[in-house]
Amino acid sequence: MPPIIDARTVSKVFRQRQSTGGFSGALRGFFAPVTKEVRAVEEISFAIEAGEAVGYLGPNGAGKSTMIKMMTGILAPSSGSLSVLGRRPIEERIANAREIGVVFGQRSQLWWDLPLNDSFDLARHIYRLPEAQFKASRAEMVAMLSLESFIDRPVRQLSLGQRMRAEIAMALLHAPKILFLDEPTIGLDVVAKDVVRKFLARINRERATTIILTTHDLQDIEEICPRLIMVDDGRLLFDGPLPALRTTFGARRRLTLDFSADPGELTLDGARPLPSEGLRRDFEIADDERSLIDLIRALPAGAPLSDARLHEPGIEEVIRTHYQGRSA
Ligand SMILES: Nc1ncnc2c1ncn2[C@@H]1O[C@H](COP(=O)(O)OP(=O)(O)OP(=O)(O)O)[C@@H](O)[C@H]1O
Repeated sequence: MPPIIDARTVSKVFRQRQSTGGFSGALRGFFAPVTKEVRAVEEISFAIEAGEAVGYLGPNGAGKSTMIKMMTGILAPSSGSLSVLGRRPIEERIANAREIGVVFGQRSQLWWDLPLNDSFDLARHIYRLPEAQFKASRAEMVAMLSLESFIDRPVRQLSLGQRMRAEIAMALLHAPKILFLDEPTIGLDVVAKDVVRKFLARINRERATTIILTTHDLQDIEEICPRLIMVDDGRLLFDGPLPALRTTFGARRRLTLDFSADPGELTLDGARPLPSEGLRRDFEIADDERSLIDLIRALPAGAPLSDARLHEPGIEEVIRTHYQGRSA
């Protein structure tokens, strides 16, 4: 089976108008605008198989939304080839829209002044869903996302968490094969985030809906997406399973040893000493295979050890270290 999404050296270049300042500058700019090229997406390639859940991650301005907009047929790539469900999204926008669902955290698809149920009815007409199919799909969404208590309320009265659940339901009523979500948990409290994450993981598992989501929140990825695509400055940095990220970026484990008395100068084979204070000594461990016991055994005999911990860097730490290194 060909991939459900196939991106090959896709780039997107925007021309941004530059302000030259002052009235005369504005006048000059009006007749002869000065523009600057912004390379929002640079030669990105990846293939996503049906049923995958993929997190698309990167700092602000990395080109995440631009890539989503190209896959959903809102923007055309400047170069490269992009295929979604076997079509070029921008050229077959309507056919593409029938088979994808889109949730943009910042932009609602719901009618603000109407009861939520009326927006759902509208989706039925837009997608020309047969009545029975629509009713079954709506009932499933209402049950799975607990929408019952507010389905008759105008959307403007809903809390952010309720509205996000409603947005996701709206995007799934026509049972799309792919669901794109741009920052689906932004601004939600811990409980609402948990509801959204559990639901997305469930529809990916049970309906085999392919999920592509952009996020700044690594927990979204940890709970929903076994695969992570990381971009920075328009370029692809990493594409693979989450645990491989640590190895790829060469993140090291850290050993912390506490002593009951000053152990003096300590050297440990295969471990680099880190700045330490008091009776504590920290080391960076180069070898991923060495266990805590192995490391303790390598200590000089009689060292007054009182506690020892091996710290695995979390994904968040790995990424933070990488970005800090880049901007240093
Ligand atoms: N319509 C546009 N015209 C000109 N430049 C744009 C346009 N849309 C995006 N850009 C620029 O392209 C770059 C990538 O933007 P994009 O919105 O894709 O990033 P992002 O990773 O989604 O960022 P964020 O996390 O802040 O939403 C930025 O430098 C942005 O200013």
